[in-house]
Amino acid sequence: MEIIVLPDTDQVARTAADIIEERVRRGPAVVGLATGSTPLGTYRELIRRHREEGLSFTDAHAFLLDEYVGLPASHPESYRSVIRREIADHVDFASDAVHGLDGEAADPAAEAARYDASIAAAGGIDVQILGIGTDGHIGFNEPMSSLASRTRIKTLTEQTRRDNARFFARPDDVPEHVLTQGLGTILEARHVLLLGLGEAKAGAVAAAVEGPVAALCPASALQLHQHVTVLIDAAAASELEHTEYYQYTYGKKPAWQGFRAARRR
Ligand SMILES: N[C@@H]1[C@@H](O)[C@H](O)[C@@H](COP(=O)(O)O)O[C@@H]1O
Repeated sequence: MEIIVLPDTDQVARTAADIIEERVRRGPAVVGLATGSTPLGTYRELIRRHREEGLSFTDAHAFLLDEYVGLPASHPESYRSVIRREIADHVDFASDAVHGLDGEAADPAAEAARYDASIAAAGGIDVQILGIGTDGHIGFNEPMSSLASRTRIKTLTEQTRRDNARFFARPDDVPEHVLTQGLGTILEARHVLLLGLGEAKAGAVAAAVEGPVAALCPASALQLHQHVTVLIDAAAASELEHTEYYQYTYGKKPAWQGFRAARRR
């Protein structure tokens, strides 16, 4: 794992965009897109580069990571709508090149199998963007998800439903079930970019990076992957202990290290 600590959210967004841009410019690319607030800066930066610097997605395909069960694609909070709104509508993907899961499929298991097959048919994912949940989930693989899981239906924990309630009119409107790429599916991407922003993610980032590989922290499965880049801001890095192994892109002794030492006393 390559762990890069950047001073702020803008630098995380720019560095993630650099990695995606490099792959997209190299030739037909398959990009894995995540929802949530964390990748929004990256998407804004990619849109800017598309408009101002000629970055084109015409030869690229995109696959979404997950979807709520029961929401039609047209619902503003379906992940297909979110991805259209936050990136796809603002760049030049071909009309059939952005793939998502159908949360209304009558047979969710068949839909999940279809999705895994369509990722494979596209040649697999070249660069997968991931955020991380406060409980260490990636995609919607909640704690205790099989580290070998494939795309499938899952039940959300109350914690995740609370975390995501801000996107819905009422907390009870957050669907209880989701379809998500499995941990095994995610591990097949050739390059995984895990993004973490803010202090609320510091515990999950530390467990994912420094904890044991355990279903209790699904993101820890990434330790088994051969090409993971973790891009985090200083706040999300604040609970990491083994700072000698990480790359800091700013000052010698960031302020939060003092904070961490003070808290230990
Ligand atoms: N399914 C998504 C995840 O893909 C995302 O990583 C997580 C964190 O979201 P945020 O980036 O808003 O903190 O939220 C949801 O649960």
